[in-house]
Amino acid sequence: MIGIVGAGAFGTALAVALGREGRAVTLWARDGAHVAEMARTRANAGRLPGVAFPDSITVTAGIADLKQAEAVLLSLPMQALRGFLQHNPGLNGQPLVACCKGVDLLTLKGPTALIAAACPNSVTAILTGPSFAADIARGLPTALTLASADGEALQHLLSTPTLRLYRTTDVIGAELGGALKNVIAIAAGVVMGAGLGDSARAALMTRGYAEMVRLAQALGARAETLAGLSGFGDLVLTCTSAQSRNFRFGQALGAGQGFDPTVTVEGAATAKAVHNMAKSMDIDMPITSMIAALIDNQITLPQAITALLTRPLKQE
Ligand SMILES: NC(=O)C1=CN([C@@H]2O[C@H](COP(=O)(O)OP(=O)(O)OC[C@H]3O[C@@H](n4cnc5c(N)ncnc54)[C@H](OP(=O)(O)O)[C@@H]3O)[C@@H](O)[C@H]2O)C=CC1
Ligand SMILES: O=C(CO)COP(=O)(O)O
Repeated sequence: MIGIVGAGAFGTALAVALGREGRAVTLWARDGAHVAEMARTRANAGRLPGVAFPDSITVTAGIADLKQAEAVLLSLPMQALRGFLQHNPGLNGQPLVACCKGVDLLTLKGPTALIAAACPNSVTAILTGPSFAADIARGLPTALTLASADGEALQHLLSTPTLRLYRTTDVIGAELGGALKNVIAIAAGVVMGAGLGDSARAALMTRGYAEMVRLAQALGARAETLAGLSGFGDLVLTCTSAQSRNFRFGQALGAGQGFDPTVTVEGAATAKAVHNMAKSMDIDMPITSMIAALIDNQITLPQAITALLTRPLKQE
C-alpha cells in the first residue's frame, strides 16, 4: 500500500493516478469531515473537481493507518511540513517522499532536510517536476523527477504508464529547482499582469534561470539537474501557464489586483526564505529579492521594474 499525506490537489491527483493502476492507496487528510465527504462521494470536489476515485483508494483521518505503507508521500504545502512532522513522530522509519516545493521560512531548509531532521531513520526522497494536478488526474502524460540517494525501488513503485519518473541522486538540485522556479513564476506573472509583454517574460525567465543555477550550484547542486525536469522543465511550465497558482498570483500583483489568500502560493514564502539565504551567502538574486520586497510591500511595482531595468550593463 502507498500512503499519501494531504488530500490537496497534488496528493489527490497522485492517489488517483496510482489507484487507477490498481495500486492500493491510503489517502490521509487532517479534517474528519472532509474525509467523510470524500468517502461518501468518492471524489475530492473542493481540491480536484470532476475526478472520480478508483476503488483502490481508501481515505482516512487516522495517521496510524499509514503504518504499513511501502512509502508515504508527503503532499502538504511547504510551510506546513515542519509542524506536521513534529506532530507525527510515528512516521520515523518509513520511506518518506516529499511532494512539496519550497524552502522552510524559519529554518531555511528544503523538504528532505526537514524530513531527515524529524525522521532520522527514514529513507527520504523528493518527487518534483512539471506536472499540474489536474493533468495527472486526467491521465495526461507527465514526466517528473524522483530524487533520492537510492531511489530505484521508489521510482518503480510510483511510476505509471502516463506518470513517468526519472531518477537522480542530486536531491539538492531537484529540490531547489522546484522551489526557485515558483518565485520566478510569480515574477513572470507580474510581468504579464503589468502588461510588459512576452519578450520581457522570456528575458525574465532566462535571467531567473541564471539566478536559480547560481544559488543551486553554490549549495552543491549539479547544473545539469537544474537543466532537467525539476528545474528548467518546471520553470517553463509554471511561467507560461495560467493553470499555475504562482503565475496567477504574480499576474494579480502586476495588475494591482487582490488574490484569494487561501490559495496555496508556494513561491511567496520561498521568495523571502531564498532572499535571506542568498543574502547570507552573498549571492546576487535580483529577481527573487525584488519579488520578496514586492510581496512585503517594501517597494512598489514601478520601483521594482525600474530597479531591474536599470541594473548595470554586464556580460551575459
Ligand atoms: N497542485 C499542483 O498542480 C501541484 C502541486 N505541487 C506541490 O504540492 C504541494 C501541495 O500543493 P497542493 O496539493 O496543490 O495544495 P492544496 O492547496 O491543493 O492542498 C493543500 C493540502 O494540504 C493540507 N494541509 C495544509 N496545511 C496542513 C497542515 N498543517 N497539516 C495537515 N494538512 C495540511 C490541506 O488541508 P485542508 O484542506 O484541511 O486545508 C490540503 O489538503 C505544494 O508544495 C505544491 O507546490 C506539486 C506539483 C503540482
Ligand atoms: O508545481 C506546479 C507544476 O509543476 C504547480 O504550480 P502552482 O503551484 O504554481 O500551481
